[in-house]
Amino acid sequence: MGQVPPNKSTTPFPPSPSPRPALSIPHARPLVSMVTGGGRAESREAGGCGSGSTSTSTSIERSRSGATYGVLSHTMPSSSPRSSPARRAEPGPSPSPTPSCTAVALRSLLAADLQASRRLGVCAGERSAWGSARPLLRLLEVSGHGVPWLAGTLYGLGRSESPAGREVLLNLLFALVLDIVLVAVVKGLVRRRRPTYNKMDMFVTISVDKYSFPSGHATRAAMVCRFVLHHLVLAIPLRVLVVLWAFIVGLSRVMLGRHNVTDVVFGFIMGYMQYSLVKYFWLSPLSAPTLFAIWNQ
Ligand SMILES: CC(C)=CCC/C(C)=C/COP(=O)(O)O
Repeated sequence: MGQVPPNKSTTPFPPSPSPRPALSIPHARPLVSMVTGGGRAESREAGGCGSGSTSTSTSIERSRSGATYGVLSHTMPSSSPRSSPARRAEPGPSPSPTPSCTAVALRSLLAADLQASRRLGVCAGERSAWGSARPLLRLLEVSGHGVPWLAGTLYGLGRSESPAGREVLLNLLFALVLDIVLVAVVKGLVRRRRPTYNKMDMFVTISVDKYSFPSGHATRAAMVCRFVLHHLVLAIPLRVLVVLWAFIVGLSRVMLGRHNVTDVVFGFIMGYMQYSLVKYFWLSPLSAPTLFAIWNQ
């Protein structure tokens, strides 16, 4: 669908760039190959996971240029070292443990994620299939960005004359700051690179924003959506609009090529849970009297 350059970042959550070549295993015969380069996930496999006479080990391959990531699995010959005295005498690495079904399922999920994300990245560049819609999606990007939300909340706080309004806005401010901190921590820990076809032309970023997991726009959209639905009395059509906005902000992250689908899905879940945290630690004149005293001065 999208006319975007091939997705080179095919390893799920590729580690920080390292010039390490692929792991090589003596006597290994490639049997399983799950290469997700160019957004394609191919899997040719005999046997399953966690059982069988073959022993499958996996290596994460990355070219020196950082251009290609791939997950390669190699299958050791089925003859065990016991059946071959010559081999028994050979010193060498012991067979790697068979990956669990969970690992295989996770790897397949991530391969599907990369493939779907690249297909959905129809606005990743001006010359992409839906490149003309890019400016509109970039407007959506601004609508879910931290800066306008922080600025708007601070402005509202300054103007608000009702104690109830100030309480809600103060908690929204707390929620927005909490979101930025939590997303930065998770991004810094996971360090998943953004898709290589992403153009880094984003509106105001901080250093961890070179990483993509989770999508900060998705966490913010989900959290703000829950916040607004709980604290504003809105007519049904407006409530639907708020939910739609959150969903479209998330979807637009993938369409712009900024994120993979899993970044956004996890972002939605994380943002949803963040609101629960905000609700739990709700700031009120009773729970945080000093804060309110300062603010009301
Ligand atoms: C500079 C401030 C206040 C917030 C950063 C907002 C931002 C750029 C988040 C990244 O979002 P994605 O992870 O969805 O790309």
